[in-house]
Amino acid sequence: MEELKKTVAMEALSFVEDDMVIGLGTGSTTSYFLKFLGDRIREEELEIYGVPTSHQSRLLALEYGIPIRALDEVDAIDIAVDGADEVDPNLNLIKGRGAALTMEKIVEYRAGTFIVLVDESKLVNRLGEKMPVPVEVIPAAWRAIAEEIEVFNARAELRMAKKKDGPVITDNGNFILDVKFERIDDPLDMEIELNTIPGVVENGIFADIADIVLVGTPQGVKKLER
Ligand SMILES: O=C[C@H](O)[C@H](O)[C@H](O)COP(=O)(O)O
Repeated sequence: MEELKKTVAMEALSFVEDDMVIGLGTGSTTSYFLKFLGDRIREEELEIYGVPTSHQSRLLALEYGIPIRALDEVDAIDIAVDGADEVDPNLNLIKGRGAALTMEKIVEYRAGTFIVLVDESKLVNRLGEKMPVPVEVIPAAWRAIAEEIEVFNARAELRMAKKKDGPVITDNGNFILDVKFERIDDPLDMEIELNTIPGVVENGIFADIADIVLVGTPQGVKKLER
């Protein structure tokens, strides 16, 4: 699995050109991309800036020597590169296993080209088949939102931390509800619906945002395009 992640991460480098501003995604697959990007910037003396989507990607960019800029310091983002938890046949995504979905969506929505890196185990026929949809919520509203979400035929669970007592706290100081749907018929509609609940900051359905998905398979990298 790690080899497949490295292969797609390496393939993503072919989209990188000098003078680009690049959205830096979060997660284990993207972390390989950041390493390779740092190597390439150094070897080819490229003038590239990265816009991090999380504390994780910011720290990795510092470690790998990728110059960084905040979103409000750049005029535009040329490409963004990130992993995903699920990809459906229309290239709609679920993201947010790492709780970084809000900043990821903010940056990737604005990228000229959004490139997604996955291995083939992430491909599904219908979003929500394997993974819950993470929803970032204002802490005071978590219980009310969890109850409201049941109208969508879904169950919401507060995500608990592993190396801290109590719930996961996002980079923005919020909680995460992991929402397991019975069925998601229309990802774009559900993405919009969830965000209309007061107290919801953002949700992990990324409908109609991905431009290119690079899929790592034992036979090589497959390129899916919208
Ligand atoms: O919040 C985390 C992100 O959405 C990740 O990009 C996503 O979970 C994929 O991560 P990985 O490449 O580690 O499977």
